[in-house]
Amino acid sequence: MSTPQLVVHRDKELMAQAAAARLITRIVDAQASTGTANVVLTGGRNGNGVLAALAAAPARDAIDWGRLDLWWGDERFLPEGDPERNVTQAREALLDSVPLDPKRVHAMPASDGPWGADAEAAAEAYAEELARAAGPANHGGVPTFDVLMLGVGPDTHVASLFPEHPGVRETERTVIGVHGSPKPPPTRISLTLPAIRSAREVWLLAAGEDKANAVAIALSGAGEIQAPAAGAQGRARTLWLLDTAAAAQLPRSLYPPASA
Ligand SMILES: O=C1O[C@H](COP(=O)(O)O)[C@@H](O)[C@H](O)[C@H]1O
Repeated sequence: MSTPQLVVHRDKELMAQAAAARLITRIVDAQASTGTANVVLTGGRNGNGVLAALAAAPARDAIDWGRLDLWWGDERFLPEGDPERNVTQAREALLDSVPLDPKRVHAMPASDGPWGADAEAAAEAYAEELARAAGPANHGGVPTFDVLMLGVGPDTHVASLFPEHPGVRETERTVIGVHGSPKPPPTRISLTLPAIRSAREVWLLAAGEDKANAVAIALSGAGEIQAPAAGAQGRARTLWLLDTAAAAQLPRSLYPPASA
């Protein structure tokens, strides 16, 4: 696993724009070398901010949108089209304005889909979809995620893996149903830490003072059960993309040299 690297931007708008620029480059590079790119999206304010910044970036046209596979790190298990679903918010922020191949937009199931309110069956179906996309070189049952983005919650949760909750202890499955989530809605679907850690690059997004404590805890040696963000690492790179407010409680020893 890779050692976390930190980049601190002036404010959340600049952080979103810089992350969007970085994402464009990463997708274009992956498409140039393998013909396609696999990106895992996150919900939440910062994830949606990056998508909105990407929608507004002229360089977005450098991406071959028809050769991009989009996956989700987690989903709020609600009916299709619910405004609280992560995919609904992503469509509004970006997806409806770019020429994606609908077959490559791998939304997590809704609670009124083929599995009804059975979040476990829905999670299993998503795990199967991931496994079908995995190649022979992918040992973890998921395709190679070029970039997997995660918003960091004020309690250090990532995806729908909450501190001390059963999901954060999962070691076998790639996707799980989450019940009794401390953040509404109570039922969710989430990638697990092993699936997250199979990604080539994991980017953790945190902006705003309400994230400062979570960022400091996760980067100061906390365990992943108490602070799930601490367990989110990419195979090649783990990048924390912050604004100054979210970085405010970091010990000076962790603050990136350029920002000290
Ligand atoms: O509910 C969720 O929250 C987290 C963090 O969201 P934020 O608004 O506090 O940034 C998000 O990463 C996750 O995908 C989402 O389902």
